[in-house]
Amino acid sequence: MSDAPPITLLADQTAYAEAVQLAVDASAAYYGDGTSTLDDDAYDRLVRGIAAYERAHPGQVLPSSPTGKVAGGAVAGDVPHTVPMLSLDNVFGAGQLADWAASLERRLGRPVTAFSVEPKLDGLAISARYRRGRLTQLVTRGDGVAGEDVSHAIGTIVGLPGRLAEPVTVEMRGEVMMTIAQFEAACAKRTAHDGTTFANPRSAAAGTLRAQDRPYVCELTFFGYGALPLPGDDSELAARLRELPHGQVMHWVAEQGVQTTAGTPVAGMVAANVEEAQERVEQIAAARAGLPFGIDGIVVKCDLAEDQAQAGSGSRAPRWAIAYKLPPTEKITKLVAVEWNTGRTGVIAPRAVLEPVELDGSIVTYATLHNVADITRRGLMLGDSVVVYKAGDVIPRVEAPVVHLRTGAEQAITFPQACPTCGDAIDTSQERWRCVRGRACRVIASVGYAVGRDQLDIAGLAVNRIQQLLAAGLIADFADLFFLTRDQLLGLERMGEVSTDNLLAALERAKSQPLSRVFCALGVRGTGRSMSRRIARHFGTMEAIRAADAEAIQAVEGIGPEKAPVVVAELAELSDLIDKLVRAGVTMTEPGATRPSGGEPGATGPSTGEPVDSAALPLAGMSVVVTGAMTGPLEALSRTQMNELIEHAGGKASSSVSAKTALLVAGDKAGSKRAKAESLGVKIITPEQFAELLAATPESGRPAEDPLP
Ligand SMILES: NC(=O)c1ccc[n+]([C@@H]2O[C@H](COP(=O)([O-])OP(=O)(O)OC[C@H]3O[C@@H](n4cnc5c(N)ncnc54)[C@H](O)[C@@H]3O)[C@@H](O)[C@H]2O)c1
Ligand SMILES: [Zn+2]
Repeated sequence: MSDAPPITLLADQTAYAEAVQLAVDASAAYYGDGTSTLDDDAYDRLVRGIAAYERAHPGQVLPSSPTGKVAGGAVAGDVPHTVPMLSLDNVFGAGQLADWAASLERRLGRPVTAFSVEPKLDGLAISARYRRGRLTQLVTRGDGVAGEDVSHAIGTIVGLPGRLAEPVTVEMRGEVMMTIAQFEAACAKRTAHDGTTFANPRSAAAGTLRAQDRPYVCELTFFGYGALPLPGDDSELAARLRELPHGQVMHWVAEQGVQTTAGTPVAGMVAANVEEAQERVEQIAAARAGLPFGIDGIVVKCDLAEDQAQAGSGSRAPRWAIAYKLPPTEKITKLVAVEWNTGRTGVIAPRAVLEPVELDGSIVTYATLHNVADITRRGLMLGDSVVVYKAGDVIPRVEAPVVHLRTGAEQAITFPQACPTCGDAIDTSQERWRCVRGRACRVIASVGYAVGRDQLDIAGLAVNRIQQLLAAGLIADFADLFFLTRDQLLGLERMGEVSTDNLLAALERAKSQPLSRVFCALGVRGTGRSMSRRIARHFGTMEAIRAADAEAIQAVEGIGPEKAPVVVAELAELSDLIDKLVRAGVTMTEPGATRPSGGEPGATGPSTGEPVDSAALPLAGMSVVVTGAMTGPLEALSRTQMNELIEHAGGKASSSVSAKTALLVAGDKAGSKRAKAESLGVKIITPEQFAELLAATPESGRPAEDPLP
């Protein structure tokens, strides 16, 4: 079934025995002080692997196996529960939920007319015993039959009042957890105390609930999801609690002053059938990333007391409820490095480079670290195992180091001494460090990039000259360069007539650079030289590029579903700049570009020259590599310009020789590439022969730096 979750494959009995031991140890730590070595996804894969092995080898099942047991059989307790506190069985998709409901209805012999649908809160189950309205005892789930007394935590749990509204004797059941805010506060307290942090809210809650001798107190949160009378209680209230549908019991719980999910965006509700339940499941899943606390699924329960009673329970889980699991949003991985970048406003932000992990449908390699204070607060070190969080469209973030996985080889993270973009000083007076140049910092870098050799190729604009133009208020971005007047330039220090005229001539020449270079100059993230050429050739005009939506952009080779929306968004941000370039008369077409085969709207083809039939081009479909120094008519061309020539002539420029290479242009001092081409039998020609071959290319085959007619 497509809903099937991934499992860890166990090859033999030794692997099976090791897996069982690992799962038992991890579980004991998970329910104990929260210091498991595995993230939940790794644990769940492992246990599914164990279960699969046991199904295939029923004779080899170890008694210590976690399968079929509450808490994997790894925890015990000495306070008996009045009614067992069980686990929940899982489903992983709409199909499995429907199957579960169908088999439940078969068992009951009637349709289920009310399902209660609630978030599956990601914390620890607890039983809170109230006697005549006073909270007297807190007990963990333990092995389901008996738990551990954690009454010392009374008074530290928001949502679990010391006194109920009425003097009733009742057991409230629910989840103890930390909200994100409580987790942050707890980490700050622990850091101040011993310089370490908690790995995530769940393990912080587990550790905190059981901790008795900590010199600092961390606040917890409780959400109720059930209420039980004592066995043998024959009061009117007890009778009511036994008969009321679950949804109404929860109203009563809230009336007593105990927190329920009712006040949250993922409040429990009652669905009339499984389709409605599935709808609510999807709503809760969609709300997950924005919640102030963690959920790891949705619990669907029979709402009616008689349905629950008749369905009954197995030894590990009730048959009247199911956990609809959501994909994991957290994984443990390694912090490999920290990179520093100056943003558009001059803020210098650290970014974590991670050992890649798959999370919520994508591979995560980078995660945000916010700022220096955040790194210090979390006590992060290079080489740390870290918990990484990502859900939905949220930017992945490093939650915290997994302190108990440290090996001693971790190293301190070094903070930059100077702005990584411009090298100037850093203003560290606030939590967010900034380049002292502020917004101007990025402008210097982006103007410097735009005028570079492979973009607009404007000679005579070194960094200090750009700084001078910015300081004089003559430019705010690189498009402004094209509006500079001779007088303005002559007014600058160290700017004579000759340099002024050279710069103006270089600017004039730059206006005729092809679209691919103009586009590249924009510095859109993820579009370097060759990607810019591909985009320009695909769309032909800037107008067509700007009209393209993410889907249309994705039609360009090498642009995937992640990058496409980024390109669209950045182009929208650059809208004013592009308009200014158009007004300046900068070229907005790609010579020789062919109309996209689909002829999508907005792609009107190049406006200079006729659309070229690409099959008729001299290098049509050929992979061409250039090596050595160019001579003859091509002598002055850079590699980028050579690559542009190749692509204008219908070929594909490549940097390495392989069996797919159709042609090697070998200039002076061609070395290993030539030898490789010879050994592979690839055709080799001189730069002069290549120039002749290209002469057959219509109009567009000229080097890009030719002045406009
Ligand atoms: N990382 C590790 O090493 C490790 C070890 C053991 C278990 N785990 C994780 O724990 C999971 C199994 O844990 P479990 O047995 O505690 O939970 P479960 O998934 O079997 O679900 C039962 C629990 O859900 C909770 N719950 C939350 N909201 C609820 C609601 N609205 N109604 C009823 N119950 C609700 C209760 O605590 C209840 O005990 C595993 O799938 C795994 O992800 C991780
Ligand atoms: Zn700077």
